Amino acid sequence: MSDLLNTAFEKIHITLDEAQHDKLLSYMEGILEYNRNINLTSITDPEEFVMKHYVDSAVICQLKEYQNAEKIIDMGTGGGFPGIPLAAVSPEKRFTLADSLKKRLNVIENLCGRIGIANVETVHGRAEDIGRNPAFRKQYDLCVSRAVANLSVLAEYCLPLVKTGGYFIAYKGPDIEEELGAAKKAIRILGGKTDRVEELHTEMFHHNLIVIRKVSETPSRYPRRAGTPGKSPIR
Ligand SMILES: C[S@@+](CC[C@H](N)C(=O)[O-])C[C@H]1O[C@@H](n2cnc3c(N)ncnc32)[C@H](O)[C@@H]1O
Repeated sequence: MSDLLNTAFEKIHITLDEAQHDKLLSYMEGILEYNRNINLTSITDPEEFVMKHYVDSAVICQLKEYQNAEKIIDMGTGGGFPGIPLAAVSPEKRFTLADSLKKRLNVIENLCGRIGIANVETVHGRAEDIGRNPAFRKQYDLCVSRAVANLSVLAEYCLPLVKTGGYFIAYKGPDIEEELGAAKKAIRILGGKTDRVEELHTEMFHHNLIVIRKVSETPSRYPRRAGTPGKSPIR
């Protein structure tokens, strides 16, 4: 198992120290144990888990926008992805993991307490409400999100949380042209500007990271009421 984690992270140029390695191993074991009773992931094979949850989450460590960020929020974290692998490899950064499902956050909190992942706090709520709360709005250098919504909806969830000059990075699959085109207006209205799309290939996945810079304040009417962004995305 030790080789599995080290070898996988080396593929993305990350050398785990012993503490990071043990935390990641314990977290995976914990998630797989909880997963028997609470639906956290469909991936139960450890090798697949390491590639699709850990390596996939940690790919952004190569990006300067990640390296320069101190306060990071993961919107719609589910079982802690991408937030937990990032927090484990970057103990100097502070992470907020947000989700609308409290029982998933309880699992994250229990495991972080047990394992000693100390740079993570969780926030329970819908992105639309969290984004209007002054404790979270405009508070982050970087917002990340994976597998939560299409890009125009996601921009409304995530951009309000980012400071002007900060970034929002969306983890997306291989075909994003159409989604990116449809989200162009939303990104602009919400104060964002697409900086670039980073294509990432490994033998297990082909991903696009959409890097959006926040260039101006999000107008105060966004995010709209809970449910509205999903029902009528900005077009
Ligand atoms: C498919 S899961 C993805 C979880 C994780 N990001 C991953 O990649 O494994 C989507 C998560 O987003 C959360 N979610 C969906 N809509 C949300 C919203 N409006 N506000 C907060 N969380 C939301 C769900 O509760 C769920 O845990």
